[in-house]
Amino acid sequence: MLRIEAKGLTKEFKSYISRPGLAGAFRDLFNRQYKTLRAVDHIDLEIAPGEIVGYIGENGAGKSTTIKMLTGILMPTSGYLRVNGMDPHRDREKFVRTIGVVFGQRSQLWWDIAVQESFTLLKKVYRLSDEEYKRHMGHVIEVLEIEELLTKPVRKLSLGQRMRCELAAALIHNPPLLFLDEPTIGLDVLVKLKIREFLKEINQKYGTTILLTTHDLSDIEALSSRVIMLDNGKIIYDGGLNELRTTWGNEKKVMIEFTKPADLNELKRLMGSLPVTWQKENDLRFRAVFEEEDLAVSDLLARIISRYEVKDISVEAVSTEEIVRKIYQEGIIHA
Ligand SMILES: Nc1ncnc2c1ncn2[C@@H]1O[C@H](COP(=O)(O)OP(=O)(O)OP(=O)(O)O)[C@@H](O)[C@H]1O
Repeated sequence: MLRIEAKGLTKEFKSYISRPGLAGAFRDLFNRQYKTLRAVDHIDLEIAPGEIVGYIGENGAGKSTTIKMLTGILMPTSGYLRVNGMDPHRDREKFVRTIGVVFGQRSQLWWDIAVQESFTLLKKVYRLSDEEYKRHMGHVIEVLEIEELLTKPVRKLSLGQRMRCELAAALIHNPPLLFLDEPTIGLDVLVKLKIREFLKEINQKYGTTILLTTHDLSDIEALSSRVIMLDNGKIIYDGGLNELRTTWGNEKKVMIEFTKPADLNELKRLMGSLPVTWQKENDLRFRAVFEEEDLAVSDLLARIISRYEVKDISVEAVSTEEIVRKIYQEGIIHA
C-alpha cells in the first residue's frame, strides 16, 4: 500500500472581486463577482512507505495547500486522494491517529503549561498506554535532548528548544507518516543538524515516511534522495536529487588564480569563439563559467597557459540551490 496516492489532485480558491466606488459596492451587494485561483493543479503523487521526500517550490507555489489537503485540513476541489489508505478529510477522526504534523510557524503545544503536561494530554488524546508511551517517548526525549525542558512552560522555550518539543509531540503516537512544513526555519545550525539526525533515525528505526517542505535545500540534501518540485500548482519535477544534478548541474565553474594581475578583456579575447563567460573577483582571481557539453577544461587551460602564468586552479561544484534557481528561471522540465 502506498502511503500517499493522489491523482489529478486540485484545489481552487474563490475570492470575491470588489468593484470600485459606491456604485460598485452597491452592485456587489446584488451580484458578487469572484475570481478562481487554482493553488494546486492536477497533481499526481505516489509515495511509498519509508520514503523521505522533499517538497519544494517558490513562495505561493502551492506547497502548504497540498499539505493541508494531505492532512485533511482542506477538502480538495477535485481529484483522487488516499493517505494511509484513507480519505483524509472524510475519515478525519481515524486518519489523524496515523499521521504526525509539524508546522514550523504554528505550535501544537499549549503555550502556558509545561511541555510534559502537553505530552500527557496528547497521550490521552491518542489513548496510549503508559507502557507504550514510555517505551517510545523515552527514546524520543533522549535523542532530542529535551529531558530538562519538560518542566518548562512552552512560552519560556527558545525557538530551537520549542521545535524539538514540537517534533516529539508530533511523534507521541509513533505515526507511520510524518508531515513537516518548514521544520528548520529560523533554527541555528546545531539544532538543524540534531533535528536531521533524529529524522534519519526514526526513518531507519520505524520506517517512518516523511514528507518535508522547506526553503532550505540543505535539509533535503541531508535527508532525502527524492525531490518533488512545484511551480504554479503543478509538479515540474519528481525524481532523484542526483539526476537533477546531472541533468541540470552541467554548468562548470573554474576559478583561476594568476601569479600577476590579468586583464578581463584580454582573457575574453584569448577565448576566441569558446563559449566561456568570465567573472572577475580581483586582479589576480578570475572565474570562467561554461557548459560542460560545449568545452573541456583542458581547452580552456591550454589557451590561458599560452599567455599567463597560473598559480592555482580549482573547479567549483554547482550547488543544488543554483540548479533549482536555474530551473525556475528557465521554466518547465520533465523528469
Ligand atoms: N485560503 C486561501 N484563500 C485564497 N487563496 C489562498 C488560500 N490559501 C492559499 N491561497 C493562495 O494559493 C496559492 C498557493 O499558496 P500556498 O500557501 O499553498 O503556497 P506555498 O507554496 O506554501 O507558499 P509559501 O512558501 O509562501 O508558504 C497562493 O497564491 C496563495 O495566495
